Amino acid sequence: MMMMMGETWSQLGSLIATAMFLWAMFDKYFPHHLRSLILSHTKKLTSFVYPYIQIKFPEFTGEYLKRSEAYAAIETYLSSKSSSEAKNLKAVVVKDSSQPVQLSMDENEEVTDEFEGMKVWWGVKKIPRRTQSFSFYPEMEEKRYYKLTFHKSHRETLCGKYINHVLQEGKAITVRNRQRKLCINNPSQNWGGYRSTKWSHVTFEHPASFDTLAMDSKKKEEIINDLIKFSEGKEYYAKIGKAWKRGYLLYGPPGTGKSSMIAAMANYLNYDIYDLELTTVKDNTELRRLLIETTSKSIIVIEDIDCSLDLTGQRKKKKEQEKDEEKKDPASKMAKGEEESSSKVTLSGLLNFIDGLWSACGGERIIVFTTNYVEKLDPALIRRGRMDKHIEMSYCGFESFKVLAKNYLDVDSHELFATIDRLLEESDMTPADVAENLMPKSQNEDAETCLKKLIEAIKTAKEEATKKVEEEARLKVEKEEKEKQEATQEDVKVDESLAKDVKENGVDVVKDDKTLGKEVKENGVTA
Ligand SMILES: Nc1ncnc2c1ncn2[C@@H]1O[C@H](COP(=O)(O)OP(=O)(O)OP(=O)(O)O)[C@@H](O)[C@H]1O
Ligand SMILES: [Mg+2]
Repeated sequence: MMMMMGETWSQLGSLIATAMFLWAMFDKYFPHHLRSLILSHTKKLTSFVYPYIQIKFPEFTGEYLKRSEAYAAIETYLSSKSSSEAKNLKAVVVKDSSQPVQLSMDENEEVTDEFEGMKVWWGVKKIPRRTQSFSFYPEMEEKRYYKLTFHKSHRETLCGKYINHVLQEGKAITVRNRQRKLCINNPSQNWGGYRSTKWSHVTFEHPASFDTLAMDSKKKEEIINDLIKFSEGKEYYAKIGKAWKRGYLLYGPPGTGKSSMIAAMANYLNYDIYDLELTTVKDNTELRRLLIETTSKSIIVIEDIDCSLDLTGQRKKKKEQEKDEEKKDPASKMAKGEEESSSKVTLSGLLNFIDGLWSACGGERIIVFTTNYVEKLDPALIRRGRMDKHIEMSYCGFESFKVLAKNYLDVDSHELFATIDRLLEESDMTPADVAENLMPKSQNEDAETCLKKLIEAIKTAKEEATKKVEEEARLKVEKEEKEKQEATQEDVKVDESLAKDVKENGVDVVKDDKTLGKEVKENGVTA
């Protein structure tokens, strides 16, 4: 047995030696052009025997070993196919997804796919680890790749169209399954340290939609179209040379659905929401850094912009006024000290945030401001181009009421609707008020009870409003009369003091003359 092994080894040795000798001769004496001819024929021969093309998609790429986007997309794309075909599956936990576990095929499994009648094979392979050394990141060292195999006659279509299709579809599935986030900025003192983030997030699960939103249907349609145009406008924005973002200004009285509208927009477009609390942002640099950390496909919201900061253009005037006050009363400065150091975000900082160079990072962002007092805002802040679309959320009209009645009571029409229509026209009820009255408060409250309740509420509100207007008018008249009275009293006072002044001044003049005379005299003496 040992003898036979030895013989085989020696035979193999001589065979290798012969092969090397032949290769050396071939390399040295064979003419160059003949050699390339032979090589090309060998290639043809192998491709005839094995007419398939293989493409590898490694998991980690680049200098910093970033997880390849293509790999992740392929994994997602194949997860639906492999779960029905492959026998050995692996469950992968996916972050921020509505499907927390994704099944993907295990190593050495193979699944087939078809594209325009062409068949392809996908397999996943592990790259063997070179070092056996201990590692802090064992999972980082286990590198895998997807291998795509197909017949060479389909090369053109599959290399281009099919791979693109897989990547796009994979990404689309990720987006579809993605759990949306509601983020809020952390105060900057918490930014340092290990694994710090500038934004904290929770899962965004607001049920608002455009169907449940009560507003003018034409206006609603317009907003939806605007959103669709924006979200599909990547090429268009690139063509016109504009950053891919859009600003909305939502204004109207409290309880008219501004916040609900933002939630509906996010739900409609499947975007994340970044709720930016400006009062905790220290300065413009921080603002910029926060913006860079936002991802695309997101809505950046600044609620109650008029209250968040004094951005109303009267900033400077007010500051000067404050300074004057401080001079008079140093104690007030001490009290304001804390408040002043809390935020130094300026109007220009905010404008740069909205439409400066930084806003273009990443693209596909919607910026929404809400305010109750649009007239208080600086025109520079809300000019078109910054806030491209101004949306007024107004008091509840009949059309809005019908949406709410459908949502809350499931009624499309009722004999009381006419009364409500007339009453709503004469009063200022917010959709929030109407909704609150429409909501049944117990099991035995039916639609009619709720509608009657609403009618009563509108009547009360109307009466209160009339009373308020009368009261205000009365107060105004009273104030004016008081002012008039004060003015006349002041006049009398002025007259009296004037008379007194004249009298006193008369004496003064005499006195002055006297002193003058004395001075002259004295001066004369001294001179
Ligand atoms: N247009 C509307 N359609 C449907 N529901 C509405 C509408 N407006 C208000 N509501 C109801 O009233 C509640 C308050 O509305 P929302 O918070 O959106 O008001 P807002 O305009 O943001 O008010 P604020 O200015 O005080 O922030 C919501 O929970 C919603 O149920
Ligand atoms: Mg709100």
